[in-house]
Amino acid sequence: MVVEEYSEVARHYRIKETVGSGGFAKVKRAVHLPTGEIVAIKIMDKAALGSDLPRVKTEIEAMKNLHHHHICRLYQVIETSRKIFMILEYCSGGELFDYIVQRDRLSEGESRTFFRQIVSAVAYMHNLGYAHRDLKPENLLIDDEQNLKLIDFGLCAKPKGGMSDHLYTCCGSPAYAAPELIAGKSYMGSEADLWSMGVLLYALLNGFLPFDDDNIGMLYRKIKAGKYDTPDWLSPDSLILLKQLLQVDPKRRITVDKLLNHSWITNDIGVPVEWHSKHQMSVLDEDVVTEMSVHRKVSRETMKAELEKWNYDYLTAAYFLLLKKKTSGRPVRLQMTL
Ligand SMILES: COc1cc(O)cc(Nc2ccc(C(=O)Nc3ccccc3)c(OCCC[NH3+])c2)c1
Repeated sequence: MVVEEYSEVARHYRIKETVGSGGFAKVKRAVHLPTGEIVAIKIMDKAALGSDLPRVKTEIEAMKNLHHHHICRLYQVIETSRKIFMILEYCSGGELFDYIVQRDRLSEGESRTFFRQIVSAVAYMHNLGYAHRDLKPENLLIDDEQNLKLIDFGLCAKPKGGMSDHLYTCCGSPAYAAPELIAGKSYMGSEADLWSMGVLLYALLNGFLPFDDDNIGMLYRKIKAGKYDTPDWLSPDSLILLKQLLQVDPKRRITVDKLLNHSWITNDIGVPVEWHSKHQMSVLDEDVVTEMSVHRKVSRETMKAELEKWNYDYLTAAYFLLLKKKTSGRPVRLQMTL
């Protein structure tokens, strides 16, 4: 539903400083007043979006189906005459990109911990028929429990005919883009994601990119050649995995299902990556329903029926944020009128 300027947002949120701004969006930290929880609000100007508006709608629809502990959660969408607000999970640790830069490079063990979380999120997406298509350290944020959260699904695609359908739009960031994508050929989103994961793993282990050049033409040539330096700190197992991910021929490239129990992935940990979501949406949390129905002075059945519509309105936001309070061990309490 479309409401007037900022009214709906100001009613439930206290907007604070900007934590990021890109193309046609600005992301600000905010407080969800009824629960006191911190959120991130992505603010987009519909006029500035222009022909990109459908991409935002695609992302919002995708986010409503993607519920995973390593994917940043969408809590609420508010549309006014001029703006779209996406109320999102706040990731206090900032970007994985900055985390790597601050440490030069990560140890194999720490790279493995993070990479397993990325594999979990991507396997979940691919098994639901989605491809992200813009995987890079800037789109992986760290939360207050050192967990990675995948963000920015503006380019994610769910081809009509499922994952076998070929995609054409050339998108994402050049340094992470697969050879077939920059060659302008039709490509599989899932295969392109696996290439980007190879670039990501290389960046984790080395602190710099496998293919880099200030000249875009040179960069494209390096990507298509698929040749990269192998510093002497890389273990033989790391080299094997990088080779399987950074395969120029997408048909020879490893798939995410093969990654789940890959020897480098299970090294020192012993168990394969669990990709199923820890969030389950089918059963509503009883404590949260109780707090909300008492607070709203309606029966539990009425509150459950309202919540099960998953309108991504103020009720959905209150539900998710109360649930987050509960899982973080804080009291499941609403502080003010919803
Ligand atoms: C589904 O998740 C999405 C979708 C989307 O389109 C955009 C975002 N963007 C976000 C979400 C959260 C943050 C955030 O919490 N940032 C942050 C917090 C504390 C310190 C530093 C950063 C966000 O940050 C924007 C800058 C990251 N490049 C973007 C999530």
